Amino acid sequence: MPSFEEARDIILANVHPLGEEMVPLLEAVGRVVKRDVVAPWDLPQFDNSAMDGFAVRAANCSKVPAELSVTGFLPAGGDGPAALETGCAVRIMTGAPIPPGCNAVVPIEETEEMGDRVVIRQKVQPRQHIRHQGSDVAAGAPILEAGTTVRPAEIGMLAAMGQALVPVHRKVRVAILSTGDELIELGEAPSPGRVINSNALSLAAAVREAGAEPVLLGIARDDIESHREKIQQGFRFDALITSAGVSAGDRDLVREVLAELGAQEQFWKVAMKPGGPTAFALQDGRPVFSLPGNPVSTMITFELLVKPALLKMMGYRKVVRPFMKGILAEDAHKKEGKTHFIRVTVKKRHGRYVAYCAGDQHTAILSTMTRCDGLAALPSEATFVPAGSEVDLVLLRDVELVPETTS
Ligand SMILES: Nc1nc2c(c(=O)[nH]1)N[C@H]1C(S)=C(S)[C@@H](COP(=O)(O)OP(=O)(O)OC[C@H]3O[C@@H](n4cnc5c(N)ncnc54)[C@H](O)[C@@H]3O)O[C@H]1N2
Ligand code: MOO
Repeated sequence: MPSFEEARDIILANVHPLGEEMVPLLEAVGRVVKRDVVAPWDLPQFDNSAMDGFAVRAANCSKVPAELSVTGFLPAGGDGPAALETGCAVRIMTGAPIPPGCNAVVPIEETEEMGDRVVIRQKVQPRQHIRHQGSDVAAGAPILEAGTTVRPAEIGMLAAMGQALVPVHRKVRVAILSTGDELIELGEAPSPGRVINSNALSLAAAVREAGAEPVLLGIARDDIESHREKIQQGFRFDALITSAGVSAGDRDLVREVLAELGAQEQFWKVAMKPGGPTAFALQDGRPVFSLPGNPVSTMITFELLVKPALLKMMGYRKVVRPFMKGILAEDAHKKEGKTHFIRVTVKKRHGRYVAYCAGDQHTAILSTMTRCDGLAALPSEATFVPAGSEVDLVLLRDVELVPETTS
């Protein structure tokens, strides 16, 4: 039986980045660039003023103060300006093209206007306050490298370069299949013995949060035919996640049907808790994750085992977030042989994260899951982890939201 880390390694070794799709600029935010993009032109595309002021030829201002006649006005967006005559200046606004013959801009604050003349009271350096063509990016230079995650800054660059479409790794389309005769869908009337198919929705939310696209396949009933039909539907997507029916029960059919349909199982059972009965298979090279049905086990195995795989498939390079370090606030007892991931609330005290048990740790208890801030990993070999021990932590909230305490 693989350890948690070994199971994750097996999964990651068997999934690969998907191909390219071109998406409109705004849809590219958060996605990973598939191939290098080079600048089609210089940026700025033309020499332009960095200040509101006067465009001049520096040599005409060598005498201090210098007095020049103002022969024109150049707003940003103006057409190609006429050349500057010797001894003259042109009133110019920020962003307007520099007229031929000018090599400096004098900010308005450093001048005094007198009718159609301007007095410049300071020395003028050639090139001052001009944003030169190509000084930001030269045509042909890389503006985005393959593997970059697109942020608003990259969107701005692409837009400035006239790029309306961005080559990114395809989103993973993830089929989500629940199994079990007890399940009803949200909206159906609850009755004794029936359980709402909440796993499909928590998984869909987690898939979407990871940046992938969930596709809900509904429920496979506890018979081979229903499993076969739904699982075959699931094979049409980039990845398939099933929940429940993977343990040791008489009606746990998922592995059997997957095998019958030709999926190659890479492992079944992981030395972790929750998540013990998790299975992983490949169907035509596509991953099939069979997660345990207890709702908390489903969510935690998604976070720890499935999410890194989906991120890798979408081109992200760093897909396993390193554990943070925290201090366990209370003693914890466990059986030897499995890494236990316990749900904890987390506070920051004197710069260190302190983890408190968030409540009943049974994997059917949803309220401990909604209350918790993260998971503390208790080592496989341990049977007792005393209060004050340093443990690995996985935060399930933004680290900035962890409250500070002095008590
Ligand atoms: N004899 C054994 N029994 C169990 C073992 C074991 O090793 N030997 N493992 C236990 C552990 S640990 C887990 S986890 C569960 C996982 O079993 P399955 O994956 O086969 O899941 P089910 O038994 O079908 O369901 C478990 C539980 O979860 C509820 N469930 C299932 N699907 C959904 C859903 N879509 N939405 C909400 N809730 C769902 C289901 O009603 C059950 O209560 O097995 C233990 N047993
Ligand atoms: O392995 Mo189960 O997922 O602990 O509840």
